[in-house]
Amino acid sequence: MSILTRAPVLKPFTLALIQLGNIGDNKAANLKHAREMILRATRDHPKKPDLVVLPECFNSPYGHVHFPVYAEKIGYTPGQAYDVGTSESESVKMLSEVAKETKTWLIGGSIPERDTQKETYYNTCTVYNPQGDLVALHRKIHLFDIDIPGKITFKESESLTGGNVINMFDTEFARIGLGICYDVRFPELAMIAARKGAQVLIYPGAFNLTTGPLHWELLQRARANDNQVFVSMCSPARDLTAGYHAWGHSMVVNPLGEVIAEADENERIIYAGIDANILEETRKGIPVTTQRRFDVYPDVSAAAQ
Ligand SMILES: NC(=O)CC(=O)C(=O)O
Repeated sequence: MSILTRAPVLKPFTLALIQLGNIGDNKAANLKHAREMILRATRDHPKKPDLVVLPECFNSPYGHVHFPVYAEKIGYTPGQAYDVGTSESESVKMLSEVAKETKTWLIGGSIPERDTQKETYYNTCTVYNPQGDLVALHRKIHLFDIDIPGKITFKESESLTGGNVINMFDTEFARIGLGICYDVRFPELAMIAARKGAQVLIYPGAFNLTTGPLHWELLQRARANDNQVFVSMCSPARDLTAGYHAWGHSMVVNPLGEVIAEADENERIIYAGIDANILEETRKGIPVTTQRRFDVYPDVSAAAQ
């Protein structure tokens, strides 16, 4: 966990989710398209967004065979200055430049990352401030290994290693907790981030045509309601010619558990106004955040550093 200080007060802000389409096997084309869409997202709305989010695996096809092929060395160490200028990652360079150019906070979805020291691969999200600095990095903690006979078998652990750090970052308008896709299924992660002061939880994700209709909305509303925070997941657009068929439906849920913005399955940019009063009113009206019985059950966040 990278943050131990007092969380900033939640202020109203505008969130934009880019449900990116045309993610193919040409990485340069994927990066070019993502950049164009970020420029569009920050230009084409009456209220310029404060924070823009890309989906999981935005620079490569999604699948365990692809991760080592598309992986980039990032070499970021939390708490240490990172020089984007000398970064070996072309994705990091593009994301940093466009965050700086648009003067916007940017959650750069996720990309396959190579750790050359350990020869391991991760599914990694990087975050940039409006000056273009790389300020946070989250490695997907829970790997997507499932087997639903006749429907979908997927095994990220064939080529990836799971991260082992809970990550959040502070902006001038919120403390934001990070997860990637399958991480949303684990309530402990959301609970710990919320109890450490995160008011907004963001998960670049890519559910599919089996688990999407079952759980995509349910999980976001559950995490939002459990913790009385904003929750958002940003998906790639659905492409039935790709090897993995993403569900789409990028979404923002408020602390009452209500869906306040949702895309369909196509390439879209959706916007949501984050209303700080709703968080306060929800917690005041239904005060579960102060009614927990840690004399009966343990506080999972106490053990997390
Ligand atoms: N792609 C994922 O990591 C997770 C997913 O699709 C699911 O949980 O369902």
